[in-house]
Amino acid sequence: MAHVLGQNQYGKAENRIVRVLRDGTRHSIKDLNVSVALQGEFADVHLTGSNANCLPTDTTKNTVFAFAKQYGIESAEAFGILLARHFVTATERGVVHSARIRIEEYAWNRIEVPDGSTGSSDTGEAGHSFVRDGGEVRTTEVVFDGERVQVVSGLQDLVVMNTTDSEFWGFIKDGYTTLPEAYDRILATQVTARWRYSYSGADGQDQPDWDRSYRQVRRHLLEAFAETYSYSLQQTLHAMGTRVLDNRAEVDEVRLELPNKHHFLVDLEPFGLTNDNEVYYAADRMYGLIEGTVHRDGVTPAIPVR
Ligand SMILES: O=c1[nH]c(=O)c2[nH]c(=O)[nH]c2[nH]1
Repeated sequence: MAHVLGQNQYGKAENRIVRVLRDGTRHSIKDLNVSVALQGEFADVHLTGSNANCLPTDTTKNTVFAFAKQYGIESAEAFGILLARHFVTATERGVVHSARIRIEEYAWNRIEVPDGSTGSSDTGEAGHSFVRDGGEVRTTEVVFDGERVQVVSGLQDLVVMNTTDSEFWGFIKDGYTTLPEAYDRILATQVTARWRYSYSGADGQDQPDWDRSYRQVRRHLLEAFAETYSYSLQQTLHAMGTRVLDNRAEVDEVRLELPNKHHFLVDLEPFGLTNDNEVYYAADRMYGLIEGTVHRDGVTPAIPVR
């Protein structure tokens, strides 16, 4: 007995796209996860091996990136409507009956800096430095060994991005090197930071104001990320650790784990479009992982490496 092909749909899922708009030194970003699903006359594709009615998922992916350049992304809704209408009305022979576009949008805020020095104005907002909304976790680890208290506090999943002021070049080249030198790239990372307090619980020693200290360390990490013109994430790591030690006397040591969240420029040339650092593919893996400790001279680093 013949079986029946029931409901079916297909398309490219989870197109991770970052669109940068550059209005002078004030940039804005849209960060989306776009999934396409088409329904239509696809019985033959499933039943006979003929792909005559198959618009490749690869094409649906290209369309998402090309449309981001051509039309911009005003809102997820408007972008979704544009794409859904396109797949149904522009695919030849009416084979696509309906298109479903799902979009998750990640919200970003501008990093606050003392004088708006990295771009825009006197508002105190950085022009090209962003911190992703919510999601970060505050951590602490306390050890008492019968004599001394040791407090290592931290944060994880603080996601930040600079849309310019980042270069990476002059690195070692060997027979396996393909990475092009970059003179203006996106720098994005998901910060895991741990910092160790000098507080030891000795008699007469006051505890630091833990909440205030946390807020201030976080602020200095963000400011250093925003204000450092970077030639590598390693250099940015050092600047972030140094900024905390320079400003927070209660902290002796900072350990940072910084995954390099790669953003690759999408090649739009096949579609007759230029990509002047506007449309990026946000890869979630693999990623470079940059880790390091910055500590005061004379103190023995004690935050465990993991
Ligand atoms: O800031 C960077 N540091 C690296 O060590 C590195 N390696 C790489 O491929 N890209 C980058 N970027």
